[in-house]
Order: sequence, then structure tokens, then C-alpha cells
Amino acid sequence: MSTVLAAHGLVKKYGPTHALAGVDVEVGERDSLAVMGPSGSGKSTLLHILAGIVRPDEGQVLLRHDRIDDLGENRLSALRRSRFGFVFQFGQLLPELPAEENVALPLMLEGTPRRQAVERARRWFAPLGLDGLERRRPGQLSGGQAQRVAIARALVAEPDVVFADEPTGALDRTTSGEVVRLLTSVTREQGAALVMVTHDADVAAHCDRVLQVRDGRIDHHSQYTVA
Ligand SMILES: Nc1ncnc2c1ncn2[C@@H]1O[C@H](COP(=O)(O)OP(=O)(O)OP(=O)(O)O)[C@@H](O)[C@H]1O
Repeated sequence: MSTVLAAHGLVKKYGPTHALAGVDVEVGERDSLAVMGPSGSGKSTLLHILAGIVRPDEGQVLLRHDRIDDLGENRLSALRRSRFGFVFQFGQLLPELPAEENVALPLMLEGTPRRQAVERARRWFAPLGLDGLERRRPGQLSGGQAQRVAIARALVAEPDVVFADEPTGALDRTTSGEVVRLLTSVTREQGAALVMVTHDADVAAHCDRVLQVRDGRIDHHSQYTVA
């Protein structure tokens, strides 16, 4: 497995709270990792540190062997835009923009002209079962459709890693299954790695591996057979 993202000895304290107390993680190309654990165990802190949103107090984060945790804020935010994709619990789509422009946003932020960006964005609609919904605004989409638009937006810039924080948390069981199946398969086809925080064991089972976090430490690391 060729390592895309690695973290060693991560420690993060908030006052007296050890949100992370020494965590090591590695994610490879086409690899998918689910992060599970009780509320307050450190899952979001781990995701945010891996994604360069929060800085660790100790330890290192390496993207393809280059340290990223010590980069300046400007370089880090450019790197987040170009190398990482994000899917959140509530899509976080811009309500005033049609779906295709929401998907095109990461490309436009990188400087791709609008027409070209929208053209590239449109290519994602059929593979995600969104054909015909390109001009709909987020308010005119179902929860599952909105999350599929968010998946397209996370992948459009061809990132190395997609981070998903409770991507199915707001969906019913059937829709949740459909969305996580698409998220894992499309990310893998794209050659990207996936790191997903979830409370739902059925959702986690779609990933290659599951990391159990407890009190800021890795409690258990299990390997699923890829479905
Ligand atoms: N910005 C912050 N300031 C202070 N304490 C924080 C902050 N962020 C997280 N914590 C604390 O760090 C610990 C880990 O929090 P984290 O959000 O990573 O847990 P989690 O496993 O994602 O929880 P949940 O499942 O409820 O989202 C908790 O005790 C939390 O209260």
C-alpha cells in the first residue's frame, strides 16, 4: 500500500482535556478508513488535524512524505483546497447557487474560469446518479441528492484525500447506505484515500478499515474485507 497520509504521535490538549493522547495513523491510495468511538473520544479532533484544520501540540502529519503540520496558514489553506476534499454532515452547499456551480466551486477557487469549471463539474452528475439535477438549487434537492452533490464537490479537484465528517448523519437508513456506497466507490475509482468519521457501524463497514478511538487513543484497529 502506497501511503498517502500519515500521522505520528499526535497529541492535542484543550486545557486539561487530552483530546488526542498519542495517535498514529496511516492511509494509503484507494484506502478507506472509518473513525469510530464514543462522543468526546477525539474523532473530530483527529480528522481536523489530519486535514490541516487544527494543529497538533505534538506529532507530525505527512502528505506523501512531506510534513504539512508546520506549514504557514496560507500554504496550508492552498493545500487543503488543492489536495483535500471535504464532505460534512449537512452538505454545506451554498443555497443560492445551482448544484453544478456548487460542484465547480473548488475549481473556481483555484482559478479555473467559470465555464470550464462548470463543464468539468457536470461530468460528475451521471456517475453520482444526479443526471438532470445540474441547475437545481440545494433547497430543491432531497437530503441524499444534496449529499451526492457534496461528494461531487469533494472530488472535482481530484484530491489525494477525501475527509468526511458524519456524511450520512442526517439521512435515513436506506439513503445513508446508498450515499456511503457511492462515496467509497467513487473515491476509490478516483484513486483518492478516504477518512470518514461516523457513529454508524453499518456505514463504517463500507470502509476497508475501522479505527476505534477512546479517550484520545486508538483502542482497536480492524480490517474489513473490501466488499
Ligand atoms: N475547541 C475546543 N475547545 C475545547 N475543548 C475541545 C475543543 N474541541 C474538542 N474539545 C474537547 O476534546 C475532546 C474530544 O473532542 P472531539 O470533538 O474530537 O470528540 P468526538 O469524538 O468528535 O465527539 P462527537 O462524537 O461528540 O463529535 C472532548 O472532550 C471535547 O470537549
